Parts: sequence; C-alpha cells; structure tokens
Amino acid sequence: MSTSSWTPGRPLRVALLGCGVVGTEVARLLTRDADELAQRVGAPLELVGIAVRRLGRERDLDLPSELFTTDAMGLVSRGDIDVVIEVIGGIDLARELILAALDHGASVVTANKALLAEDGATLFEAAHKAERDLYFEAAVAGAIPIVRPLRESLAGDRVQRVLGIVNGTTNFILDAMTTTGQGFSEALDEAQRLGYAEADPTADIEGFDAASKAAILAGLAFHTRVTIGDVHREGITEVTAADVRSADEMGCVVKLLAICERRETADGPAVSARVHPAMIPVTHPLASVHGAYNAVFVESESAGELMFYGPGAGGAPTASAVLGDVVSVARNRRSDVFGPGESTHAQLEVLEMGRARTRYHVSIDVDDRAGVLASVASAFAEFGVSIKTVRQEGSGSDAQLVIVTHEAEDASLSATVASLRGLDMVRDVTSVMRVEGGF
Ligand SMILES: NC(=O)C1=CN([C@@H]2O[C@H](COP(=O)(O)OP(=O)(O)OC[C@H]3O[C@@H](n4cnc5c(N)ncnc54)[C@H](OP(=O)(O)O)[C@@H]3O)[C@@H](O)[C@H]2O)C=CC1
Ligand SMILES: N[C@@H](CC=O)C(=O)O
Repeated sequence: MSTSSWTPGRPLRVALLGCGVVGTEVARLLTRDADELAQRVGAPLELVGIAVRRLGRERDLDLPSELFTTDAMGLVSRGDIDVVIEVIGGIDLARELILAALDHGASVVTANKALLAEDGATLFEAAHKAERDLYFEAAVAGAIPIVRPLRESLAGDRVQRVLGIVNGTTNFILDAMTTTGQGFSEALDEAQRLGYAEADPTADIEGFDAASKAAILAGLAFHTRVTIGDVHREGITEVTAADVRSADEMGCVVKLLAICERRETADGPAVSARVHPAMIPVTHPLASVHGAYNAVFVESESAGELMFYGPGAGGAPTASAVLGDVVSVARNRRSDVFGPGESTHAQLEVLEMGRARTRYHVSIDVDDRAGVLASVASAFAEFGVSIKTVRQEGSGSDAQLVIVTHEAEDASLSATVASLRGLDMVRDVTSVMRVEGGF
C-alpha cells in the first residue's frame, strides 16, 4: 500500500465522494474559489476525482467528465490523495471508504452524522492510528460552527447542557404548522424540494437524523462516547394541530429538540441524550428559530449560556462547513501535523430516558363528574409528580383537563399516564408533551 505524503511545491490532491445536494456545492466552491483557497491553505487544492453512483446523471457543474468515476474505492486507494471528502452518506460503504482513505494516508472530511453516531469510535481510532485528521463540522447543524467550538473552544470548560434544534426539515415543518397552519405533508414536500430532507425523509421526521446529531454533540460536549443507540428518540409524526394550539395557548411553540445533559448522580457524573418534540416558551431564544434554520444553545460552567444559530441544511450552507474543514485539514497536511482527535478521557454512564427530568403538558379527556379532579390529582401524587397548573376546558362529554407539572422523572410521568388510563373517569390521555427551556 502506498500512502500519500505531501511535499512542498505540489498541490494538495482532493477526492470528492458523492456529488449530490452537498457534493455539488462542494465541487462548485472548490473550483470557483480555487485561488482564494490556495492562498488560505498555502498550497493549491486540486480536485482529482469525484465518485458518484450514476455517470450519466445530469449535473449542474461545469467540470470535465474525466473527473467522474463510479469506482469510489479505487479513487481513495490511489495512494496519492491528501484529502478525501465523504458526502455519499449511508453507513457501510461510507465506513469502508473512510477507513481505506485513512489507511492510504489521506485526511478525511465528512458530513456523515449517521455513520459518526453509529460507529464514530472505529473511525477515530483509524484516524489516530494513521496520524491523519477526521473532521466533521458539517455533520451537525449544517453551516453552524458547533463541532469546532465544542471540540476546541470549550474544551477547557465544563459543558452542562446542550439544547438544540438540529434538524432543518422538522423545524421547517413545525414552523409551517405553527405560523401558516400548513399541513404536514405539504411542508415536507417543500423541505424535500429545497434539499433539506435526507434521501429517505423518515430519518428526519422520525428523529433519527436529530438523534445522530445528539449523539455527536453529547460525545463532544461531555468527552465521552455516546452512540445513537444511547439516544432516546421520538419524531414529529405524532404532533397534531391541537398540540400546536395548546402550546400557543400556553405562550409556547413546539420544536423538535435534541437535549444532551450532564448530571451528578449518586454514582458520579453521568450523561443523557434525547430527541423529542417539546413545548418551549416563546421567550426562549430557540423559539424564534424559523424555517430550516438550526440553533444550538450551550450551557457551560464558566462561559455561561452560548447560542449558535444559522442555516442547518441545504447544499451551499453544508458545503461551507465542509470547505472550512477542508482548509483546516489541508493546512495540517502542509505542516505535517494533525488536529484534535477524539476527546474521551472517561466513559461516563449514559442514563436511560426514564431518569431524564423535565416538565410535562398533559391533556386528559375526562367525564365531567364530581371527584374527577381529585382522582386525577391523586394519580399524579401517587408517582410523586407535582402539578403546577390545571385547567378545565369544555364540559360534559367534551370535558378536558390540561395539566402542567413541575419537573419530574420521565419514568414517574409514564407510570402516572398508565395509571390515569386505568381510571374510569378518564376517557383518554390525548397528549403528553414535554416542556423545556424554563416556563
Ligand atoms: N443535504 C443536507 O442538507 C445535508 C446533508 N448532510 C449529509 O451529507 C451527506 C450527503 O448528503 P446529500 O448530498 O444530501 O445526499 P445526496 O443523496 O444528494 O447525494 C449522495 C451522492 O452520493 C453518490 N453516491 C451514492 N451511492 C454511491 C456509491 N455507491 N458510489 C459512489 N457514489 C455514490 C450519489 O451519486 P449520484 O449523484 O450518481 O446519485 C450522490 O452524488 C449525507 O451523509 C448527509 O447526511 C449533512 C448536512 C446537511
Ligand atoms: N436532513 C437534514 C440535513 C442536515 O443535516 C436536516 O433536515 O437538517
């Protein structure tokens, strides 16, 4: 096997894997801004190959056809590539290609959150062994610099909590439902047309994409390994127009949140990561994140509260983050150094969802009879869930109790809901939504 070693005087050779929504913009910027990038890096970047699935596909790029190949493995294994950019997506092929690239001496830039969240450890270990970079700013929140701030700028602080809107597609849909009353499918179609959604939008609307990002954020924030399997995940497909209205009545909006927390437990520090729809007050900075925009709110011990905001999806914004990484790793290649690797000094316990603590908004259809409030209240009390406010809406067969709790453990709330469902005065628990961000 031959491995690439850069020598002064020659360009840095770049291979691009994937030329879809993101790859097209990366190729465009690499060629359009070649001179500026060369000045920033201190050496020209030469795009030597682009791996795609279909050679015949029409592409909005003015590049020689000889650059394109369907042999991605052949491209990364040439042995003379300095930087490989992986924007193919998916798990197995992307992992094989990244490992081969590192093995052949290239540094790697990837936007592949699904792979990093599933098996980042294998990639980081390979990069460490190869003494090459693995950079992935685009994998979380598109154009927003959040990986580098957590990985480097805040590495001397103790991050306590990361609260993020990290999926543009779902924010676009929830925002449309809230502000224009648009239907779910109509908003999803538009998000797909604009290039925000994943190839299979299930990853977006069922929360898998946000869960991958939550795993990456938690790993970076708390310097421990967190995989997608550790993240509690709920998507937005169950969010109804009634939930959006209830939130509005409470002065809140519904957002799909990724929440990563560090907690002190009796056994020492532990972490948790979860993704679910939640109500947040309109006064919270995350409530004003509209459309496909993302934002990540970080609470840390010394720095206090920080918010990172910007476009979280789409070709050009994501390509901006990719190119930033390309410049960094290319500079490192020139200087024959490599940047920060994985920072996991200890494996902290990852708490299960039942131990997460938050507040809840619970809507209960009840029979409007004497004693109903007392019965419902005692179900909450039985599991130690304290009620903050209760409101009755409607009457007779349309009666509904809307309860907001104080902070409680998720397991206690689940037990309360099961108990409520067993009461003869309760016709149904129609909605349970977590309430985050101060209220
Ligand atoms: N879209 C976005 O807003 C964002 C995407 N990402 C991540 O970036 C990555 C790419 O996403 P996106 O650009 O949207 O995806 P696309 O589906 O638009 O593009 C995928 C590209 O990979 C190529 N490809 C697929 N399979 C192969 C294969 N077997 N061999 C060679 N090439 C192959 C496709 O080729 P062909 O063109 O011939 O079909 C296509 O060019 C994913 O990991 C995604 O999660 C991250 C942040 C934002
Ligand atoms: N599908 C994702 C793209 C970026 O990661 C999103 O909608 O945020």
